[in-house]
Amino acid sequence: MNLASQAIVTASQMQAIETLIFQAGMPVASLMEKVALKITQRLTELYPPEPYKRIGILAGSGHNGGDALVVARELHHQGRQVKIYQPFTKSKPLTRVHGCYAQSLGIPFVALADLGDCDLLVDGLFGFGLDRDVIGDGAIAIDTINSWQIPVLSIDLPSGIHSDRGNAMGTAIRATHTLCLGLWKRGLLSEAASPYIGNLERIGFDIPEKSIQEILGDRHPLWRIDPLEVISDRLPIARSAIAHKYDIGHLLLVVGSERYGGAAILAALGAKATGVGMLSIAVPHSLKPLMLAQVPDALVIGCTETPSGAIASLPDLDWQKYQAIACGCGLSLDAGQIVEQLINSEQPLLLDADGLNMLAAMGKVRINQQLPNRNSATVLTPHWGEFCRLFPDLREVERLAALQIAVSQTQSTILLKGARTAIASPSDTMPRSNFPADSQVWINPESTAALARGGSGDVLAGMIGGLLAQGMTAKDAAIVATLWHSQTARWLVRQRTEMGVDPVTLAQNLLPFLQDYPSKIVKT
Ligand SMILES: NC(=O)C1=CN([C@@H]2O[C@H](COP(=O)(O)OP(=O)(O)OC[C@H]3O[C@@H](n4cnc5c(N)ncnc54)[C@H](OP(=O)(O)O)[C@@H]3O)[C@@H](O)[C@H]2O)[C@@H](O)CC1
Ligand SMILES: Nc1ncnc2c1ncn2[C@@H]1O[C@H](COP(=O)(O)OP(=O)(O)O)[C@@H](O)[C@H]1O
Ligand SMILES: [K+]
Repeated sequence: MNLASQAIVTASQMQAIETLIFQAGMPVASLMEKVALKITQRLTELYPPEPYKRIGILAGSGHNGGDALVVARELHHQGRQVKIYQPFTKSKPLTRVHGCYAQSLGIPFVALADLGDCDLLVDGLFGFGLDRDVIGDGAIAIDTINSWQIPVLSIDLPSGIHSDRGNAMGTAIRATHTLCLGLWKRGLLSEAASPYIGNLERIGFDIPEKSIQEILGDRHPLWRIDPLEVISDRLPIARSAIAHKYDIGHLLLVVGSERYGGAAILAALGAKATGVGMLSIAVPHSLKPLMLAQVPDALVIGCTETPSGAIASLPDLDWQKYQAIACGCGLSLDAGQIVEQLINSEQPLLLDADGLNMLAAMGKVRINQQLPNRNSATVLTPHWGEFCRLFPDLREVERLAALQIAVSQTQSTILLKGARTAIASPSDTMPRSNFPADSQVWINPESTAALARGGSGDVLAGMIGGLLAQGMTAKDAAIVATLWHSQTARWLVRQRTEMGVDPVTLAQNLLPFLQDYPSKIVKT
């Protein structure tokens, strides 16, 4: 694993790593110079002199401001028209000397309003040193800039965003582009920060692995999923030349009701896209003709129905036939005691949607007794509302911390859906009885609000089921499916806009996306 490109850190961890680098002999000024030159280089690629001639620099009092002032100097030497606005009178020493030098070069220091005619703004007001709400001139600068239609490139973090939590501290810059420096800051990959960060990239500055390792240790809890690496390593799934359909996994979907028939179809389409060898679908009896018409390759099992058209009970099935079971999409709350029955099976089990709501109805004591005692993997795929129904006492706990606690209580892989889907799994390395509260959490860094649409989650559940049935571990199936789902959606947005990524189109494009996919990963 590449520590620098995947670890997500807090401000204090980042500071501790920097301190090691400085103690080892790297001068602070040299590091600032190196970082700022890299920012300038990337800025030049993203925003070339034509049409971005006039550039406004916002420089704060700390080293984020220092970085911005070095960028100002370099852009001045490129021949761009640079202006600097500094809202604060005091500065850290290194920031102050860069300010003096910029002044000596004749770069004008101007009032905020004078930046209004710029083609691009560089935001170096606050980085990870922000520790209190932004008020006064800082807040006025941020709100004014947000009211202009000028692209903003933020250095390290959009100023005003809390480096660890990702919330706006009073107010925050809405950046067009954020260049995160060194290691990924925790706040940047939070749901709260997503409306502020624009396109997010990391600029590495050759932090020695041993310094990262020394501070983060072996049990670092927070990681960024790398879209390119994961997809290229895991998809498409290779199959042997002499494969038999039963070698490629048999998935049982337990889905659908009269009320929510479509969810059953969407889950089936998601599962089909994984190439699973055999697909069985248990639905209420009256949905059988519909399912056969939509998914002729599936074995459709008609189940007895409740008066409202939900599955009343499952027929006697030979569970051993299935390599995985996925239950819940469109099930409705009227379904019988199916979830209890499936928990007692020995198969890898995914619960989604009403499968989760039925699990929640079992109550905390039984959930925490039964799930950890299952003989194979359990995957829960709640969005935050479902998560809170399942774990009501974690409602007030911060999202990622709550996820880790829920994983340790249930010994299940939990995929917490949202704009920044987070996946956590029981530790691979520790014996179950010794499982620590701090499981690893993996964050999907790139998605699209085009997925905020009824039915996208059903496709995802089917995909995870299909991958589980083919022998992927619960953690890998959750990570691979999440990436594949969100990257396909991002690719479709380019062709069809955010309005055009309906779940059927999404499911139908999962496989076309894999064809030559590196070129299809939408660069941010
Ligand atoms: N070390 C290095 O060489 C490297 C550093 N790097 C860069 O440095 C950045 C971190 O620098 P930093 O620690 O100086 O903090 P930064 O975010 O610039 O400034 C905060 C300053 O503002 C102040 N302040 C805080 N809150 C405030 C508020 N609400 N309203 C008003 N003022 C407030 C607070 O000072 P105070 O007023 O508390 O004395 C503090 O000094 C980092 O994000 C990255 O860009 C990287 O390039 C890697 C190499
Ligand atoms: N704003 C958003 N940005 C990115 N992804 C999103 C957003 N909103 C929802 N999603 C994704 O879309 C899917 C929605 O799933 P879910 O909430 O279960 O919907 P449904 O039950 O209607 O299918 C999840 O994969 C989720 O991560
Ligand atoms: K900034």
